[in-house]
Order: sequence, then C-alpha cells, then structure tokens
Amino acid sequence: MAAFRELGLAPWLVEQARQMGLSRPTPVQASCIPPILQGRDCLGCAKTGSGKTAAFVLPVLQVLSEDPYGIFCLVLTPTRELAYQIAEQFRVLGKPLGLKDCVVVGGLDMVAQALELSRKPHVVIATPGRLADHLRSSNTFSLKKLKFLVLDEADRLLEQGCADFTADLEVILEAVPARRQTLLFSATLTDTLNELKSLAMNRPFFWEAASEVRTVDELDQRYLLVPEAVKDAYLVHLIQTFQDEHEDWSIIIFTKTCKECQILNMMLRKFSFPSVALHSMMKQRQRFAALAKFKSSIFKILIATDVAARGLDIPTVQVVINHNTPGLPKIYIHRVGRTARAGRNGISITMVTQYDIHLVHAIEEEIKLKLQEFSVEEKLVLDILNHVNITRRECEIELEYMDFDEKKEINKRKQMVLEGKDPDLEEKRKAELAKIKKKNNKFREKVQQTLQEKNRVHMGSVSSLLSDLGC
Ligand SMILES: Nc1ncnc2c1ncn2[C@@H]1O[C@H](COP(=O)(O)OP(=O)(O)OP(=O)(O)O)[C@@H](O)[C@H]1O
Repeated sequence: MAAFRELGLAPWLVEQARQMGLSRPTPVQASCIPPILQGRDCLGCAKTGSGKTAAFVLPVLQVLSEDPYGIFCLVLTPTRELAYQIAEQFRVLGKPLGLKDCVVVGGLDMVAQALELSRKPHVVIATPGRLADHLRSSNTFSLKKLKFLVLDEADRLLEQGCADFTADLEVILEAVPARRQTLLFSATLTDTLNELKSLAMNRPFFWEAASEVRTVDELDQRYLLVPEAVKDAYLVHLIQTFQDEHEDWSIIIFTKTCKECQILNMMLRKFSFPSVALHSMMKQRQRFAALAKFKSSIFKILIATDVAARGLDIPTVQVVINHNTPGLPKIYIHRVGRTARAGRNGISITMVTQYDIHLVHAIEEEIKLKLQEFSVEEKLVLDILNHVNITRRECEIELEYMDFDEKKEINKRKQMVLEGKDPDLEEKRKAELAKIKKKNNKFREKVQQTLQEKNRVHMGSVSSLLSDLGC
C-alpha cells in the first residue's frame, strides 16, 4: 500500500503522522487524500476505526501550509466530545504549522468562543447548533473565505426529518462560500448518498470500503437472549465475568435513555464496579470529566447513551455491551465500532429480549453477518437476581427523590432562555401546532373516506355497466 509520501503529503506532515503512530495510510486515507489534494469534493464511507479523521485532517493541513490564513476550514460533527477529539488530531498533526484552532460547541461560554472566532483561527471544529447561534447573534467573524467544509459523521448531520441539525445547517450553509471543497465522511453514508452528493458540488470523489460486511473482521459480534425482567442481572453477571477474567479491559455499555443510563450507573456503583455515566442531561464539564476518567482508565466502565455511539476513539475499549438492542442498524454499527479499532480485536454483546428479535434480523441484514450467541450459566444469574432487582429499585427511588425528570424539564427551559426563547410561549406554540396537526389528520381521514366511498360507488357502477354489456 502506498506510503503517505506517495500520496502527495509534504515531508514535515509525513513525519508528524509517523510520530503520531500513523506510519502507513489506511485504505480510506490512501484512496481519499490524493483526490482531496487535487481539489475535488470527497465522500468517504469506511468502516468504524479505519482512520477517516486523518483522511481529512492530513490533506487540509497540507493545503493550509501552502497558504495559511483563517478561517480556512470548518469541520462539523454531531457531538461535543467528537469536536474535541477531532481538534486534538488537528493540533498534534498541525503543530509545526503553529496551527490555530477553535472548538465551538454547546454547554460552554459563548463570549469566549466569539472572541476566539474573531481572531480568525485556521480551523474551526464545531457542533452545528452552537456555531449557528454565533452566526445568528454576531458578525465578529466570517466564513466567506472558507476553503474546506468537512462533515464528519455526515449522515447523522444530514439525517432528514430530524430536528436536531437541519435548521442550524441551513444557517451555516448560507454563511459558507459556494466555491469550496466539501468533504463528507462516515461509516454509514450510503443510505443518504443523494443528499450528500447534492451538498458536494464539483464531481465528488466517492470511495466506499470494498467489503460486503459493514463491520470490521476483528470484531466478535455476539447476542445474548435475555427476558426483559431479568436483563440487569445478566448485565451484572456479564460485567463481573469480564472483570474477573480481564481486569485491564474497558467496557462501554450503551443504553437507550439518560434516565436508564443514570440508574444503571448508580446500580453498578452499588456493586462496587468502577463505572461512570455519559449522557446529554449531564453538564458539559461533567461529560468531559467522565470521558477523561474513562479514557485514562480511572473508570473501567462507561455507561452511555447514543451521544457516545459515534466516532469516539478510545483504544482501551475491548467490550461493547448493548443493554438495549438498537432500533436502527446504523446505530448498532456505530456503537459496536467503539471497539476493534485500527486493527485491534474486540467483542460486542447485544442483549436481546423477546421484543427485539426483529431488530436483530434487521441488523444482521444490514451488516451482512449473523451474530453468534453468547452463552452464560443461567444458574449464576439466578443466584444474583433478587439482589440486582432490589438494588435497581433502590436506585430508581433515589432518582425520583433527585427529581431527575423535573431536572430534564428545567434543563429544557434553561436552554430555551439561553437561546432567547420564551419557554411558556414555546409551550403554547407546541400546543397550537399539535391542535393544527390533529385537525389536519382528521381532515385527511375524511377526504380519504370520501374518496374510498366514491371509488366504491364508481366501481359499483362500472361493474353493473360491464354486466349489462355482458362482459
Ligand atoms: N494510518 C494509520 N495507521 C495507524 N493508525 C491509524 C491510522 N490512521 C488512523 N489511525 C488510528 O486509528 C484510530 C481510529 O481512527 P479514527 O477515529 O479516525 O477512525 P474513524 O474511521 O473516524 O472511526 P469512526 O467511524 O468510529 O469515527 C485512531 O486511534 C487513529 O489514531
């Protein structure tokens, strides 16, 4: 496989990559770096952990080194943690350039960010929401001279119909020049290819990993059939087993909601497991602290919602446990892709209840691979069943006293105030919208019934006409 030098990268950059442990390019890097250096838009779809970040960081730094100015490159990514992780790669690889970068994410001070932006950093790494807020509220910086627009986890950012990013992306796309290079990367691009191609203007170079199987070969993918009612006892048993057999292993447990994440973390702590939670209801500094402690192995177990499903690169993660079966195959692909990265081995175990069988079939259909069963000794699980269920109940009650749901409501209202919205007005708008939607649905049903009635009458007259004609 070509070396980085043969891809057209300058010696200083090849040396920086080598010092970072990147000695030979991965397939996605070898394929995408040359067309990007030639000035083309690029859509790169490669498996999780295959080096997509460096596939855009390296060529961007190469072109920047030829004419360093700010703001040169904007990278958009769906989560705050990913923004910092990408910024880290720019900083390490761009050190000889004296690279100036700026991370623009929610949950942190807007004024400090606005000041940093006004100083024209070379590279801005942002989550769409906070960057759009800056564009709406100030004109202390401009994206008009931008050379590169990069969408990391592009399919998540461009997910149609999801309110998360659409409005903010529109604001950002209005602020960037049409004449630019657009780079889009993800492990699950193909289902949104058309939207992606419309974004990448000039004959985008499209590269997709050749293999039929969507997950990496080094990943041992298992499932564990568990009755819903005793799922947590199985979870405790699984963790105990891994901790007994491999004390240096780190484990990520994905679950569906912030509340479930909080309860599981409290429960595992009561069993003296070194666990920490990561979800979107935590304050930003708590999220960063939790991730830092997990990355440095102070805590060996991270319990997270899908805010951590994409992109996070933590080499020590050996095990991913899906406490719930993901509703979408691509969420599964990203979750289990937190292990078995950069050629290392890893194992994923998806806990499947009697209600999830169809979801497993959809996942196997998408990844083109059958999950293998992971067997456990049921007796060992039954031995701890009561203890686990009682402990969980205690945690649920403790959480109720902490007004967790109430806090969620307060956080929502606080966020609206921060965005200059009136929470009560928003509530009223939402109620009115719901009423209009209900009225529209009723009207639509009525039209449908009338049409069906008309069809029935029409078909009745047609059939009687045909019988008169002896057809
Ligand atoms: N050429 C290379 N040689 C060795 N390691 C590499 C190379 N390129 C990247 N890596 C390492 O591989 C790991 C995964 O890289 P990265 O996070 O960019 O993967 P990704 O494809 O973006 O994954 P995901 O789809 O999960 O976001 C990182 O630790 C990175 O340092």
